[in-house]
Amino acid sequence: MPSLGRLHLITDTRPGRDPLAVLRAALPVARAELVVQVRVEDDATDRQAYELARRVVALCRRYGATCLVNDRLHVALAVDAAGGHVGAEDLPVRAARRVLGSAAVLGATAREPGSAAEAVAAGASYLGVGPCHPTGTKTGLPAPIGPAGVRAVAEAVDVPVIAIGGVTAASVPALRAAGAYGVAVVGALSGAADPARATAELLGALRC
Ligand SMILES: Cc1ncc(COP(=O)(O)OP(=O)(O)O)c(N)n1
Ligand SMILES: Cc1nc(C(=O)O)sc1CCOP(=O)(O)O
Ligand SMILES: [Mg+2]
Repeated sequence: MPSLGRLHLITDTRPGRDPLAVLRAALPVARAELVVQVRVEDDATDRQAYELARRVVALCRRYGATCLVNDRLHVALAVDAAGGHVGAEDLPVRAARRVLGSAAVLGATAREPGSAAEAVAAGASYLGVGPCHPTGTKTGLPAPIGPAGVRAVAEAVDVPVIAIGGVTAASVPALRAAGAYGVAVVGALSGAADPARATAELLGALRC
């Protein structure tokens, strides 16, 4: 399995957003360092998720980037994505691993060391850990865990930890120092005036 990219761009499909335009800006800058996670709103149809995911897979292939699909693993399989990401309300990690197969990239959300270790034992190949900081992108999240929470998880597992939630280029150094392998962002790229430049800034911070 190729090494996991450190910058994870999660698609923003809220009204008024253009996830493919953001991706077209980020890909030439980040290339194989980019992991794109196709995430759609809960009320999106499978057909909508499939149409977005197949476009993302095609774009990622041109640049050696990796495409994962959030939640909907049948869509991941249908578009030949590299894998998927699951959380507490999705298929259990062990079941997700059965669906995707042993070679797939499988991310799992973990917010503390105990569930993190369980997810790895069940087959997760990386962990999404957060929310690190306050975020307006997703509601219903627990309180931010900060770099200290990331450190607690990173010290408990031997798979890459991807920090998520309110991450900006400015917050990357503290998260990396806490043991994060990489970061996942929505707003830092989707909301950027210049997504290509924002990609370069995030990558610059990740490479330090
Ligand atoms: C990298 C990464 N980390 C965490 C999540 C959150 O997944 P989940 O808890 O299943 O919530 P939804 O994204 O499905 O709303 C993620 N998607 N990616
Ligand atoms: C989808 C998601 N999951 C989170 C978690 O902590 O599980 S935080 C989050 C949203 C991340 O968006 P932004 O980069 O704009 O803060
Ligand atoms: Mg989920």
